[in-house]
Amino acid sequence: MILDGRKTADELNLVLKEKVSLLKSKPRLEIILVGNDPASLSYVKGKLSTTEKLGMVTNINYLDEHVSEKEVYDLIHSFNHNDEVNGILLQLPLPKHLNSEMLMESIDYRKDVDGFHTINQGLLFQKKAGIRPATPKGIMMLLDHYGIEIEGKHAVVIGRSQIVGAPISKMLLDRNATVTITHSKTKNLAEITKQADILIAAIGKAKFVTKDMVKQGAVVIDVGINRVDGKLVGDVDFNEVEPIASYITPVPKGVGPMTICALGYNLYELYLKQRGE
Ligand SMILES: Nc1nc(=O)c2c([nH]1)NC[C@@H]1CN(c3ccc(C(=O)N[C@@H](CCC(=O)O)C(=O)O)cc3)C=[N+]21
Repeated sequence: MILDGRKTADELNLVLKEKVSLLKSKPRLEIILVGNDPASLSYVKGKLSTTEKLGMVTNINYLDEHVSEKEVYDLIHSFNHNDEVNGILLQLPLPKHLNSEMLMESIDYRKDVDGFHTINQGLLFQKKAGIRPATPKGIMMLLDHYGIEIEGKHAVVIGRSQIVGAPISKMLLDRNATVTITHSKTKNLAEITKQADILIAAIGKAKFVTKDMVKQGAVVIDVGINRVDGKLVGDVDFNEVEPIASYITPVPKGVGPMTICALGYNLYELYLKQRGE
């Protein structure tokens, strides 16, 4: 069965829209986009149209690819101190001359819609309330929407990035899954992934997961967004794996729309916290 991220996001967005309509003002997100990478542009435009439909405001700050670090820093600083700004998103990746770690850390964690700030990652690590990274949060919302059981299941995560692999592992663990994290140095990868009841593919390599790596009846979540000959391809060989999976996310219309949906929920949460609601 296909886990339809687009349809689920639409439904959850409707719920969010209702909540947003009850607020005194519109939550506002500032996106900082450096350079003109076409993939980043298209993603940011998706975000823009979604938030507008939800009754929230998104401003995109287009910066030249040669912008100085200080200019980006100063812009973030001004948003940190502007009470009308509820969320700040610094679109990654940044050009090499900019220190993305330093710039991400300069975002006030109370406006960190991505949940990438050290404080938010620490709150996740300590199982305390905080903003969760959008992609893992979107995946959890998708699993829950379809009523997929997590407790006691063996979840295998391929990839250990700070953005997806590490936080999704912790979030699954906190829901009482038994979690195995695998990565580029893992030996006998297929032997491990074949044990997964829930398999999360977050490698960044097109069609990396083939059917010999998947157990019959597994739930397969494909986090990959790879562009091959102008087409979007996931980290999972969908045609091969779909027949043996009990549930599987497609690319596009799987995890991508859920990420954007989770960002909307994060912005709403930030707004409430900032207003002391
Ligand atoms: N600070 C930051 N936060 C991010 O959340 C972030 C980022 N930087 N940098 C880039 C990645 C990528 N990302 C996507 C989200 C949704 C889709 C999405 O909705 N994709 C559609 C297809 C869109 C298309 O056709 O291009 C889908 O999968 O159906 C894609 C990519 C968020 N990112």
